[in-house]
Amino acid sequence: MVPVIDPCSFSSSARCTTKHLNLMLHVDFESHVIRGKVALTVEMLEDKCSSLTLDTKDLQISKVAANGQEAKFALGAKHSFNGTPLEISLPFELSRGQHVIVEVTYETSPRASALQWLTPAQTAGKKHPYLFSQCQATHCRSMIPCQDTPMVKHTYYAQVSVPKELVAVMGAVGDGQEPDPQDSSRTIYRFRQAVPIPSYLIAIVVGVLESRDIGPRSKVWSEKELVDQAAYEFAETESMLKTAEDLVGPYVWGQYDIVVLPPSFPYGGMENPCLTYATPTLLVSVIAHEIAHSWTGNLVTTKSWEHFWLNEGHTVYLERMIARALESEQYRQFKAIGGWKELQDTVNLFGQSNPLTNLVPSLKEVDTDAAFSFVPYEKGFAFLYHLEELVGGPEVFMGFVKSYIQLYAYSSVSTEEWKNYLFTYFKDKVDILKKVDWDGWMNTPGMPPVHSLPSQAKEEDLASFSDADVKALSSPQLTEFLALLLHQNPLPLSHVKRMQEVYNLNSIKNCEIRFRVEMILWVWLHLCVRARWEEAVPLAFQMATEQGRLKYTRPLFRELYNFEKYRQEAVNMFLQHRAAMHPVTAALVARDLKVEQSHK
Ligand SMILES: CC/C=C\C/C=C\C[C@@H](O)/C=C/C=C/C=C\[C@@H](O)CCCC(=O)O
Ligand SMILES: [Zn+2]
Repeated sequence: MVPVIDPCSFSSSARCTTKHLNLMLHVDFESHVIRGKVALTVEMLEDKCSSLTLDTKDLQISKVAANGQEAKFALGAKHSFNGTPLEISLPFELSRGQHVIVEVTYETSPRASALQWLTPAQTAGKKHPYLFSQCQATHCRSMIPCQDTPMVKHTYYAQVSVPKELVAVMGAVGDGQEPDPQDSSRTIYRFRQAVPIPSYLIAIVVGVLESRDIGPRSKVWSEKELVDQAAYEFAETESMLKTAEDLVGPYVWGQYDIVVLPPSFPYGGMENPCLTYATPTLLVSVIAHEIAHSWTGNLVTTKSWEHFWLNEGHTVYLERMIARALESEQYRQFKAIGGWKELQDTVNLFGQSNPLTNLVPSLKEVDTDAAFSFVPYEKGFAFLYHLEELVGGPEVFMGFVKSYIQLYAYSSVSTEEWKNYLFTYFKDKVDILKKVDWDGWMNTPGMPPVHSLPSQAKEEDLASFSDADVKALSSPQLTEFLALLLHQNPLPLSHVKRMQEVYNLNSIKNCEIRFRVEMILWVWLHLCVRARWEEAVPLAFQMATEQGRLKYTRPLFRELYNFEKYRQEAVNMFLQHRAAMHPVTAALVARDLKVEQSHK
């Protein structure tokens, strides 16, 4: 077995491994910093250990102690995007198997890439500030000094002090709250994560949050202005959880809550354990993806970001098996067609010879945010679907998936380990598996070597939709229909004008039920700007700046930038809104628009 080295982390994960974090965090909304003290319980993996290295990013370290004794420390060279190694010299020598408690006192930077601080004006309630973290993939190090690599898994206990008018939630099970003994204007919230997790799944949200029960083990959290609509939107959560348990075994995390974040959250969802993040533009079908991560990704975790497809490919496969159970096999096929087209678009955007379109790319000196795409999701799914067809169908392959989860639960895994178990599990099908084009699937850029998904919805099939057909579509179906149109060649201007006449899609902006329809508007405006329909440009600018989901914000800004007549306006609009954007969104859109990164 080739040992996996994580090129995105400086931490000494071969020499030692973190088993537990004890976090004491003081959230300061005046200065936009978190003052923290973290006690890492670290197990030595080698003899004669007297030092260890943690990941940090833009942290101010004021003190380090080891088992209560002061320890010398030094920050190494700052990397352009992977942060700064924290080298700690222990005041004693340890042997393999021994534990040490390393305590680090520190403060985050106001520009911490894991954190977005929102002003009251950026919230729904407009009265209080808001904070949320997003650690995946390598941003936890800007919030906590730690071994910021998915090959290290640890439990944690946290005490978080926040202003008493605000509520704190974390990706963990709540353990009560009490007034802060050091400041009566603040409350301390306590959390326990008893299941070992990688650092990228540490999550915190602080705001004027309310919750509603949506099931025996689930609440939905958001600002009060959204919470009842959110409770309605996610009422199917328990049935999805039960369906997933029927497929792959018990849900081990206890609580499954959802928190609906403000529109600036850069992703559709994030699978933080016990607390899935959801963007307000989220369709309930995406929750199936985040629920599936409770097994594939959170319980069985990729050893490094180069094997990210193990998280996302299996999760998309499981998400679509949930859809198959709750809807139909035809629906699973429909989603698979959309996924293949999403993959095609990604390969076209990155370039078919771009090594980042490998299923297992090298990420040495590569920024994970810049490398992120649908390739691990949809090339990963297509590969697993191909294997499903070879070994005898969905029920047969799900037997492997369930067994793989049971074998590697609570640990981190590499592609090599996954492949070895695949051959072990299907020991009577080794001849079939040996015929797979492994190098073509794993280590070759571009589209997969085999297209084993059902026949594509042909272009003429899409154009054959009548007005009545489209009007009969539900909002998720209409979104999928418009998204399929996005994968086709640009629509002629006459077509989008006709569609506006018939469906009046621009009016969605004022629609009350913003959860589902906003995605339709995103996709619709992208179609219009790509058709170079000038009347749609003002609304496109409005949507591109009011929301922050990268899946829509980046393509919309790119399309406006490519619309020559509006290129400068696109740049000006971005510069005007950059300070209020999520740091990751701002950095990626700046690259797209060829604008200098900000160093605020
Ligand atoms: C090959 C790339 C390797 C690692 C990249 C991993 C993470 C990159 C970082 O940018 C974080 C991504 C977070 C994604 C969160 C949720 C997604 O499942 C959904 C994204 C698309 C959407 O908005 O629906
Ligand atoms: Zn995912």
